[in-house]
Amino acid sequence: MTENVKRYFTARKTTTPTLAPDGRLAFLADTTGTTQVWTADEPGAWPRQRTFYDERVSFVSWSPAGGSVVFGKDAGADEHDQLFRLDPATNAVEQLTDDPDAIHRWGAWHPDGDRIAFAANRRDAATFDVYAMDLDSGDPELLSESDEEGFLSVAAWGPDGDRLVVQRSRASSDDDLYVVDAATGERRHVTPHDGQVRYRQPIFGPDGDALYCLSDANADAKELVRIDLAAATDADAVADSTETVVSGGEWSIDGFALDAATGRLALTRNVDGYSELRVGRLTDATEAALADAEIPDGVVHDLTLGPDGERVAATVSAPDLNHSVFVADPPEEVSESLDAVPTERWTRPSPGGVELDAYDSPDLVRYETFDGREIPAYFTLPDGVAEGPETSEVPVVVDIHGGPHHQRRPWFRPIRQYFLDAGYAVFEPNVRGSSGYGREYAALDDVEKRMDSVRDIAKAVEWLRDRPQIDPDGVVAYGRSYGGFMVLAAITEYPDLWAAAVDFVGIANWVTFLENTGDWRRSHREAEYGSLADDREFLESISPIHSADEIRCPLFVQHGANDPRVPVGEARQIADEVESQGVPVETLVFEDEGHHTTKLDNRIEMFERIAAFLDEHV
Ligand SMILES: CSCC[C@H](NC=O)C(=O)N[C@@H](C)C(=O)O
Repeated sequence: MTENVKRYFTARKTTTPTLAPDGRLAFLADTTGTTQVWTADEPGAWPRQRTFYDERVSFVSWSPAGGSVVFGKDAGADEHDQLFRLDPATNAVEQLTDDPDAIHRWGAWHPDGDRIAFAANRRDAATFDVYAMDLDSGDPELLSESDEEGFLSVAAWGPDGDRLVVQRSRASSDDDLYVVDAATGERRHVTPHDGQVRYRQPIFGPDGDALYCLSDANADAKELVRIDLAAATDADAVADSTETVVSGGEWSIDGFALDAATGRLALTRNVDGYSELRVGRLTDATEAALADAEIPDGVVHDLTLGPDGERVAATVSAPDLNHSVFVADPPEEVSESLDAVPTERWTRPSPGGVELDAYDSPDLVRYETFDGREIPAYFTLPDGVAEGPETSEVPVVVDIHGGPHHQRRPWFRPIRQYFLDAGYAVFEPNVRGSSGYGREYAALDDVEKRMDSVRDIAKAVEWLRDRPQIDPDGVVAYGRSYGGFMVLAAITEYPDLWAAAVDFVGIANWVTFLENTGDWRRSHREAEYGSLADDREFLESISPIHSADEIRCPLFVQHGANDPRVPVGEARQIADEVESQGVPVETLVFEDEGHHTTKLDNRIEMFERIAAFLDEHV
């Protein structure tokens, strides 16, 4: 089956839409093997390639004035993005930052479209400061120096151009917002709060006296809320002045776009992984009139508004739809009575060597785990393997997502179809700790509860083995990043369950991982996993490296030498240890990749090697 891998991985994707004032669209497409900037003048028009690098471009944003497009690019997938400016009229590119030891995190455009703001750890690797840059001068200006290490990003520039709002993320479920004076850099803490609260994607409201953002301040799931800036003076005042504008009930509002000038509003609700897209307008400070937009049953990402404050663009994907850009041009007035807001598909990326109608959609199932909870999961059987007592037994790939604050959703995944067509069932659990199911569920794996999520995986295998279609001796553990840790933990804690295991950029040793991960991310990750100072003994007790002698199944380990999150040493130590135990190990390290495998040739080689590994051992 390895000869088929290329047919699946040549399916292209288009993401990260950004609209120009004249109606044109820029987006990222991986048509050439890495994501580059492309533009399209109208829906379905043949797009034009705008950047031509061997390295991936990570984001793109069109100036609200139209004359510039800014994009980010790293080297060797090391995530140390530099910023660049493209002139869409001449295709000339100017490098705006050139400090390869620093990460430049994209932020926002000044409403006049001639200045940008971003966060960067140029001064100190562990600390992100706020910078502003006049595109004509080309020199970054240190606007606000942080007094705290960790993740910081510029979220938006105020409509009056004299303020910025920045987001500090201290943990997966804990953020803070600050308003920064664009002239003096003076910073005001807007969201003092007790405990952990999420405040995401802040933007100034129509009259500048409030911030709108996604938050779980008032509920277990994220909502669209409004924070009155005048009232938000202390923790109690913030709690009192944070009002819910749109609630998703038990499901999170997980994306929104709001134009301060027009009140145009678009938002997405994450319903058991599937996206609802609703479009309308704020009718007053905390009310909105919205209607459903017509989109395929799948997942919406990258929601954005055009500079006209009316048109909505987003990436949509589904099990049988590769990532495509859709645009809605809503009617002036939208109300609940409106049947639906029409959308138009702007990009039609090639599906590669497999027709989209040959892609199977997963079933959403729930299985009971050790404490009686119901764990959601997507389960797909290969064609021809019907539900029912009498059927063939097939092997199954238990595909564990990373994060852990992440969620597997019904988006387009060629590897799933590859496994299905190779005769494997595919099982994709969202075990405790996953996002998308509220704050309480996301916290169920924090620190000392870490191994409860691994027990969820063991119970998943028990559920699978009870199904007549599944070969109990053909269960594969498969996961990347944090999911790679889950694979290594599962095959050390429950060694008899597995026929083989595939670990992509996984954590093998919590102490060396936290010691060697990027300085800017250590405190954030310690909030999730435990700290080196206080929890070292616990961290060692749950590190798979120290139980590697329990591993019985063949192991495939993949990593990227430039990984700034999970250092490549994690892969090397587990591979060496397992090999020393006489267990078959295959290792694949790409010298020109990092936490993600960004180059198509590398991806094809990786999956051809994994296909051959599984053909041999399962
Ligand atoms: C702060 S983003 C964490 C999500 C990311 N995704 C993959 O699992 C990640 O890097 N996770 C691990 C490795 C980590 O916690 O650093």
